[in-house]
Amino acid sequence: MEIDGGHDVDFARQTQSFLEWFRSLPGATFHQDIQLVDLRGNGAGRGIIATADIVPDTVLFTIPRPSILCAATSPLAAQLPSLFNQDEPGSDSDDENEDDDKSQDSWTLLILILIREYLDPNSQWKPYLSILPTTFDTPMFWSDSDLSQLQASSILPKIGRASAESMIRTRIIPTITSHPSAFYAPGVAPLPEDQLITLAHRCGSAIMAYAFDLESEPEPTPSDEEDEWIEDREGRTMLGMVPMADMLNADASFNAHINHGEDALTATALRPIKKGEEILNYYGPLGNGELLRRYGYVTANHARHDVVEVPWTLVEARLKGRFPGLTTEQWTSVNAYIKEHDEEEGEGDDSFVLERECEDPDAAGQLHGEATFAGLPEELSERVKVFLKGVKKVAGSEGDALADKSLRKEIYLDSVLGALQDREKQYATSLEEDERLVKPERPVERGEMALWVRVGEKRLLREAQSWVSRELESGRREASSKRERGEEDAPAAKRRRA
Ligand SMILES: C[S@@+](CC[C@H](N)C(=O)[O-])C[C@H]1O[C@@H](n2cnc3c(N)ncnc32)[C@H](O)[C@@H]1O
Repeated sequence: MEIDGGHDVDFARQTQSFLEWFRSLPGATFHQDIQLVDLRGNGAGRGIIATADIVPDTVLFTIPRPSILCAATSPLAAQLPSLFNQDEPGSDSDDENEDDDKSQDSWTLLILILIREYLDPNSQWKPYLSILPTTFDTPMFWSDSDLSQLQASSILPKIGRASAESMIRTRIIPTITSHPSAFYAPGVAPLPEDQLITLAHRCGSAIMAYAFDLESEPEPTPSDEEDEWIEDREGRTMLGMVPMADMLNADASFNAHINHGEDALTATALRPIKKGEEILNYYGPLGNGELLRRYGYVTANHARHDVVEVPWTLVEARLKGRFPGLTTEQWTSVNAYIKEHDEEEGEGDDSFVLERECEDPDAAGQLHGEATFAGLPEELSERVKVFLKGVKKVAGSEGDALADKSLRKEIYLDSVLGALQDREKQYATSLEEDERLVKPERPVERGEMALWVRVGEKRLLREAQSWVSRELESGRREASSKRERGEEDAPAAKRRRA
């Protein structure tokens, strides 16, 4: 992330003018024992620290709702009302929905709102806009060589550079060019398209890393005379840029919280905060991959929430290897059986997410206990069940053995174990090679952040493999002691008697 005002003097001046602007907002407060500081030395931009010990429940700052940049406060709402009175795309449409103005969601709307303010030399949010970053460290802006450091990471397919570009070209640029007077003040020359696209990308990334979900104002209740309730919009959320709340950095262990009040948002201390400590918010239980994708950084505390995806095709290939005698026609029938089941049940995941079990942070924002891998996703075992049912149906005598429950479990676990090993091999380097490169300090360089993400995924894959191996081993022991005792699973025993 790069913030305008690279020189210390400019940086400090911009911080100061933002702070003065914020304090001048009617209803805003900023506690005397906190300070907005330069944390670029730690690769963390600006942040807020305590300048004296702070007791729990202290209100750190108050943000009056009119200062939040969102659909409720943007001048665009009055200029382009059609843009703001619409359903989310995909909801029931009326006949006007074909219009460009009718295809915005809260995300694209906030991009337009932000662009409008950036283009307005007299924007009332100017001191705030000038401290928002101009460039980002999110993988969306990485070169191919930076991205290659992520190797086979699950976040690669989610970066979405192409879809962002397409959204900007189809939904942002046409709206601006067809309503120039709403976006450009009199006398301001329209931006060339390439600059507008760059600005839209910048606004999109700022929203991703800075915007908050706000509870939108309830719609007025229809009066008694009105006999039709138009739409219940109560409880819908609206995205907004919240000055000062978004100056808080964040971690999986945190000490502050933003409360959404009717007239204002307040940041409060969740526990005692020592003088010099950074005040931290919480972005949620995100793994480092997702944290990097959305916010452009990684932390040691977020590693407990790491996830890794395993494509179904890897599990399927291993499962198929267990039935070498099946013909191509039989596999076609198995696939048709699975497809039919997926259509009936509305299922059919392409990949399965592995994650650890861990406690939520407590009410004071503190973490407790270890995060441990405690089991495979339920959907994966369900899908393997369907697969084996399909095999049993078409495989004739080769499928008979599948009546044995412990054999089915063994096939399931053994195939998943193989798939996890295959998934690990998709990365260009081994976990052992990577472990030698990892430094304990939080990385700020792209290559090192990518290293943390791929190491996190590989560690999780290893933990999952250990778990599956243990399950497999105990299943095998159980089956063999059953055999020794002359016991077998009920369906197999029945068949033998027959
Ligand atoms: C809502 S902003 C917080 C304010 C930001 N530091 C600034 O200077 O504008 C979120 C961005 O701050 C940075 N950030 C937040 N928490 C961080 C942390 N714990 N360590 C490093 N950077 C962090 C990331 O660049 C993230 O995209």
